[in-house]
Amino acid sequence: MGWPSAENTKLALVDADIRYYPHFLTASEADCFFDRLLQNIEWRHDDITIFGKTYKQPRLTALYGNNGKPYSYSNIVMWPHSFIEPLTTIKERIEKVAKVEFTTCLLNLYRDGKDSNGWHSDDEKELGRNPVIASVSLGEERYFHLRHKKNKSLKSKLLLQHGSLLLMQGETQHNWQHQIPKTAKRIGPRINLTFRVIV
Ligand SMILES: O=C(O)CCC(=O)C(=O)O
Ligand SMILES: [Fe+2]
Repeated sequence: MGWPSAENTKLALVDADIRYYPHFLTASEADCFFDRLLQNIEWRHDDITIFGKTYKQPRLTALYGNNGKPYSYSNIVMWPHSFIEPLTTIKERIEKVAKVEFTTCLLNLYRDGKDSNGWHSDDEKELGRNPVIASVSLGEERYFHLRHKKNKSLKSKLLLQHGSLLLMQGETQHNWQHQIPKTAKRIGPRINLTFRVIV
């Protein structure tokens, strides 16, 4: 079963500070959190409008927070629910390694390989300059792609494991975009939690 571990690697990328903690949660903790979140989170399926055309978002989402502040992106305004367990427990675990007090958690549920998250940076103005974003992965492993905004030849990808933590900070969002691409593989659901500070 193993122990949770704060062992991490810093990705060798210019203009970024990204650390990957593959065993942030044990497999049994991650299994338990996955089941509870799948059941108890108020998942929603929003429409997004891009260039005047409306689509269903290719995943389910939810927003939880402790300061009542909304989060806006792709023409959506999300208002937070108050934190519930196990989000509070996971938040406290992450705050010990990130050394940041988070206000908000945006959750994504990728139901299968057809669900995805397109190229973007987490650079909304309510996140402030050089935001710290702590991203926990539960369930099916998915690839996380990165590309440099100016130098298009710079790119990277990593497989986000069940129970892992990816910490993005410093100038990362300013210089890089990320995505979770679709996959043709027949796979199960994945839950992603991104803890943020909304000012
Ligand atoms: O699912 C992931 O790992 C990434 C989610 C993400 O980039 C976001 O919600 O901003
Ligand atoms: Fe993101």
